[in-house]
Amino acid sequence: MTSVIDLHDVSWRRQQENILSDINWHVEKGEHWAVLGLNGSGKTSLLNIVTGYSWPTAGQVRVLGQPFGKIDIRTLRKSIGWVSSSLQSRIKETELTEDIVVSGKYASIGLAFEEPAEADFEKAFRIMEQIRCGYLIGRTYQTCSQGERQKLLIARGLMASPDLLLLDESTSGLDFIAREELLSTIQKLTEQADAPTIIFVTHHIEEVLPAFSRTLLLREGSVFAKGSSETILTTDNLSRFYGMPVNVEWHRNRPWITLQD
Ligand SMILES: Nc1ncnc2c1ncn2[C@@H]1O[C@H](COP(=O)(O)OP(=O)(O)OP(=O)(O)O)[C@@H](O)[C@H]1O
Repeated sequence: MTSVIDLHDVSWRRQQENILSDINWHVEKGEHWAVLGLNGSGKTSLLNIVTGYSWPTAGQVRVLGQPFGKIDIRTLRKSIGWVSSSLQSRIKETELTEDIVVSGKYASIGLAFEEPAEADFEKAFRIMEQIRCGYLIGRTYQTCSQGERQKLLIARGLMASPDLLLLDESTSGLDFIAREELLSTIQKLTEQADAPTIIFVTHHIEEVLPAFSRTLLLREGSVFAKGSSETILTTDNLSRFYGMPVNVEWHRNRPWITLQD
């Protein structure tokens, strides 16, 4: 299986409005993508389609080689890790960090009736070390900073060894240092031999890490551009994308954007 996401002419309509229009998007195993767009451009709606929480009004969806409409989505979801900030509000403040991570195995948020084995905790500890939050073991969620909480959620998302990991605005609310630390953790994750395919949704151009060799630009529910990040994230393209003159400069394999004078 080399095709991870395959959207063919996908549209999603709500209340007489096209939220997503004619989306064609193909993600291959081994690629990591950044998805960029302004508020309301349809990024979360797109992830909802990929995870089967929304059903397209038109078009075909295939994820991890499985054609939607012919397979059990709940089974497929076990192979998809989804990290979004909406999870944060659902975690109990007194939950232990390692319990939050282990709960990813059950797609639950924290532990209640689940009975994880010793090996599950060993796996959770390994992932926490890999995501550079091993020092949080034994602490409660309420004692963790925003950056640490994001790392815990990513570790939780990895617990079921997903083939596809969706990171939705993972850096929101982080200061400059915590953000760079998290981005470096994500870059390192992509360098592991068994790394899942990562889809990284963001508003911020400069967060397109070297690992995100491909970018999808969404505007008003349509694909504005997609392909190699270096080809897509240029001064000309982004000035047209935002409808205002901007400058894009690449430093150390990352794009940086400023407004033109
Ligand atoms: N269930 C729904 N019913 C009607 N409109 C919806 C629904 N879900 C999303 N929308 C609308 O679709 C548009 C795209 O929303 P979406 O949340 O996908 O954008 P986004 O790019 O993720 O935005 P943000 O960056 O602000 O999170 C918005 O105008 C939103 O109001």
